[in-house]
Amino acid sequence: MDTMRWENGTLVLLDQTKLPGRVEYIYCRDHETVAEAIRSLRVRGAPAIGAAAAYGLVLGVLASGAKSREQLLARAREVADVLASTRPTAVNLTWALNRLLARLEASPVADPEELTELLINEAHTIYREDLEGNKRIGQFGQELVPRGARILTHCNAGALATAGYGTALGVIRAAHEAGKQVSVYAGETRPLLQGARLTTWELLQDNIPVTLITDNMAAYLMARGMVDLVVVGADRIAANGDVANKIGTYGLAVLAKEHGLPFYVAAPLSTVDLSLASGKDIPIEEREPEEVTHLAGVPVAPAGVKVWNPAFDVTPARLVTAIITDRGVARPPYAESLPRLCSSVAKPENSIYFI
Ligand SMILES: CSC[C@@H](O)[C@@H](O)C(=O)COP(=O)(O)O
Repeated sequence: MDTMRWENGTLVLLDQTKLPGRVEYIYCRDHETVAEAIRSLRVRGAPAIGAAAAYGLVLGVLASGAKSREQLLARAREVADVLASTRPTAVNLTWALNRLLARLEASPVADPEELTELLINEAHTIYREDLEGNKRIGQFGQELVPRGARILTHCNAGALATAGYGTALGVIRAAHEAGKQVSVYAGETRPLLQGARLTTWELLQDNIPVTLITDNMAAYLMARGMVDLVVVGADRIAANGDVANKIGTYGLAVLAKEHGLPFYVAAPLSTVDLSLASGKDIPIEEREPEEVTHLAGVPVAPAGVKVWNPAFDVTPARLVTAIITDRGVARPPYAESLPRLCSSVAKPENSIYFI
């Protein structure tokens, strides 16, 4: 099942807000529809947001009918601003948009049609590289997974959150494919239940044993000795290894430390933001109160109650055992290992990376 596909000038997105009940697609023919889909989490997960935004930029440029290189560049920057404003935490969003803009700016081509073609190819490359990178994350990560491991994960860092295969779920998939007989506990992930709705759905399709728990069961699960390791994804990783991920991740990392369990983060290098020294500089999205006061549209709290709804938290690097990337496994001290991995990224002739 594809999270997204490009079909003759249309971005087709699997609407994740409808899962697991219904498999529905939305057909995006302009960048505003893509922006709405990102804002409302129809497409979500850091790498998937990045790839969708890249295609959104293409759609915005296609619709503009730009007659010159200058017009096209101006339009691309305008559309990139709209898309970049949709969600603040996942750095893959601006990473992908900047990569497309830089590709345009670096090209000597004057013809708008050729430039648009170049953008489409770059968006395809981002998509393809993410898929390939996740397979590598899976291979690197599965080596850290003991046979028969019982693995706790949070939110959804699976195929749905990426171009395919997944990051944290990529590690689990690769361990499963290696015949390691792993099993998974999926935290439901309040308030929007990405764990309950999406992670269990994905794993059941692959016949990977999964047990759903509510978020407040994780401590007791660990205290009972029912978990061997934790693996989660990331939305942004600062230069010192601090990790922003779905709200609740920090709590799991503290619990893992208390119970002597490894706490792994799996993410491509496009999620690493070396421009930020530490996690305190990562912008944390705060979302609408209704996500907390309502469950599937049904009120579960008194009308008008004050709500705080941060969508992410920051796990300090000292609680992270290792960061499994598409270029290898980073170990502490991350301030040394992460820049080393980032600078090892190959720079193919027709691709610009800025990490
Ligand atoms: C490979 S996805 C990594 C993260 O983006 C994921 O763990 C997460 O926190 C997603 O949050 P979401 O708000 O559903 O976009």
